[in-house]
Amino acid sequence: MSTGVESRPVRGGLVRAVLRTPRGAVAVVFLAVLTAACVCAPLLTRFGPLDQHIDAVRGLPSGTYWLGTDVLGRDLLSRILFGGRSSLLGVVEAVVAHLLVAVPAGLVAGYFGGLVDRALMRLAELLMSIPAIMILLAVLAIFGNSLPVAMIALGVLSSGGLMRLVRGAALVAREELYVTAAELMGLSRVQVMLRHVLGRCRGVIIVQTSLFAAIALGVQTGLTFLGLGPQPPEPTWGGMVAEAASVFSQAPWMLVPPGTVIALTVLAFGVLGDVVRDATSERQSAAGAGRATRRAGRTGNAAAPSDALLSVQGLSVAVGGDTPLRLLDDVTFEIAAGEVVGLVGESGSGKSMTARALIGLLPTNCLVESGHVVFDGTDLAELDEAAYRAVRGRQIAMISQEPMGALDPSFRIGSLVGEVVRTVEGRRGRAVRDRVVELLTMVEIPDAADVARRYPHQISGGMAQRVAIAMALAGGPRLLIADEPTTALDVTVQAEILDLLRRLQQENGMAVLLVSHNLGVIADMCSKVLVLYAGQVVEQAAVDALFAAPAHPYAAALLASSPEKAGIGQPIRAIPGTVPAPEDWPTGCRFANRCELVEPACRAEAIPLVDVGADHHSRCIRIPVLLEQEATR
Ligand SMILES: Nc1ncnc2c1ncn2[C@@H]1O[C@H](COP(=O)(O)OP(=O)(O)OP(=O)(O)O)[C@@H](O)[C@H]1O
Repeated sequence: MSTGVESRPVRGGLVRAVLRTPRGAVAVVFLAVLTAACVCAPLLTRFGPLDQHIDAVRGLPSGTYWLGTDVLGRDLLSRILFGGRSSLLGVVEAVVAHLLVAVPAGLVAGYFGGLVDRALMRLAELLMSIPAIMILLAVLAIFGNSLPVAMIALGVLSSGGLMRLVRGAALVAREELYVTAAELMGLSRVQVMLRHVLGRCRGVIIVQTSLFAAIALGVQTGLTFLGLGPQPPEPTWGGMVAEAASVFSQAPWMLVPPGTVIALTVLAFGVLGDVVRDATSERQSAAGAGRATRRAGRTGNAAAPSDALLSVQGLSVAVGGDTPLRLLDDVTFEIAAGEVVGLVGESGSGKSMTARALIGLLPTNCLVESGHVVFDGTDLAELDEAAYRAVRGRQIAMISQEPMGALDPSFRIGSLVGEVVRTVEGRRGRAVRDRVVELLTMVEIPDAADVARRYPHQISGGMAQRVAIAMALAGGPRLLIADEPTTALDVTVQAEILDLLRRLQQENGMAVLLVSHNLGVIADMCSKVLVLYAGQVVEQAAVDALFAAPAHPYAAALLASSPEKAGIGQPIRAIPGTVPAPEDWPTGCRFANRCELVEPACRAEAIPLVDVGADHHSRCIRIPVLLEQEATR
């Protein structure tokens, strides 16, 4: 029994969508019948394309000559079908050359970015600025009127436009969560590019290829019309139009069959392109150049040795540019083997940025300014991309808040999990299928073999998160980063996923960094908690200690605003104001504008993180007042 683990993208979907529209169906059928008729021309025609019938010159359509004859009595149907062979072959040659140049170049430029992108885009601009027809005439002169060479040259010279479009689609695709997810599962960048990014560019490639085929046919016909390429009496569509044009006044019908076939073929390619464009919804947007894991000139001393599994020391992340803007500021914490640590804070406090910095997958425009991320004694910041990949998925895995977004919709669940199994465990064939079912069963998916055959859109959000967890656990990671794993799920499913995570954590003894804006979730799962505010750790403590006596007004406000604190029928308390944007961070305490206990000294200078005892740290100078206030509540 197949588990559907085979790599089988949803190609049928697009084909079906095109064939469902009358225009698309007519265009596809016309092109298919025409191609088949040209290929089978010797079987379909009663006369050869060069056979002359002196008794039937310039004949109109008849039972013998279905489309009539030309000035030498040659059968027009036969000449169209035999001539179509070179015309369609020329289109194929041009299209293949076009795709071979444009698609790899566009993919590489969009996905890798940086210098490669800039160089390839200059090449695209150069190609677009060259007058193709002049070059084609020169090519024909140099290569002895060889139409194949001319068509290949046309394909290459016209590739600039498609190159730019594919790059645009790849730029969008590389920001997709499932591309990031595939990267952090440890897939090589070439694998990710070919499997996940290329799939997203498919629509734009098919549309442009159809439109280019129409152009190539037009150019090919034009060249043969001018007498270039195959010479008479060889039949070509352009040559037939030229012959008909020279005797138009005596035999106007001669122009109709070749003219109609050319017009209909060009139209069919154009319509096909339009229908595919309607059927695919390619999102186009520009994004910055350069790929994640970029690092600025580092500051700070070498990482201090530590017994922790993960030790983050003085980590600062900034948005790149002439004057970098800090998003994370001097974040320091440790996670011991098997420990579950919570990272909590409101939206915009820097939780996701911290999580992404740990696995070296920052957004393209951000970079690590300073600090160290030491995992099991290795400073990850010192690793190159290949070495980092060996850590991602195998040592450190991540699940995100949008499980659906992390699953490429083009592949079956079995194929997606199988891809990770092949990459991180090196299994092949039947062993992959068995392991996929084992992993899906491990995350409590009933009838795992059946689910493996489904596409992501055919499963629920909760099940998608289970699949994402299965993929994350495939490599047996020692640290799992769970970035708000239940935020997008409804309440009952949230509890199930948390139970599952707790069970898997205990069974596998792995460490977990649980990112959440919900202190209830943190209290339920974690032994230690870090409170992040405006890019800084403002409090760090054992969960029990923080819940019993928060030592920072922000943590106290977060606790007070949790839904459980509100009585029945009472509104939930909200913290007034919002987290300041990085460009508005004040010199002193960043929470000052929202704090009930603020005094002038809070705003005067940066507040250090101080030890308030029993490994409890707080970035506040009003701790005694806060503790007194909390005690009287
Ligand atoms: N690609 C980016 N470019 C510039 N600024 C960014 C980028 N991504 C995030 N930021 C900024 O960095 C800060 C921290 O964002 P981050 O996404 O880490 O917050 P968060 O605590 O995870 O929020 P949420 O709970 O909404 O995910 C925010 O001010 C945010 O606007």
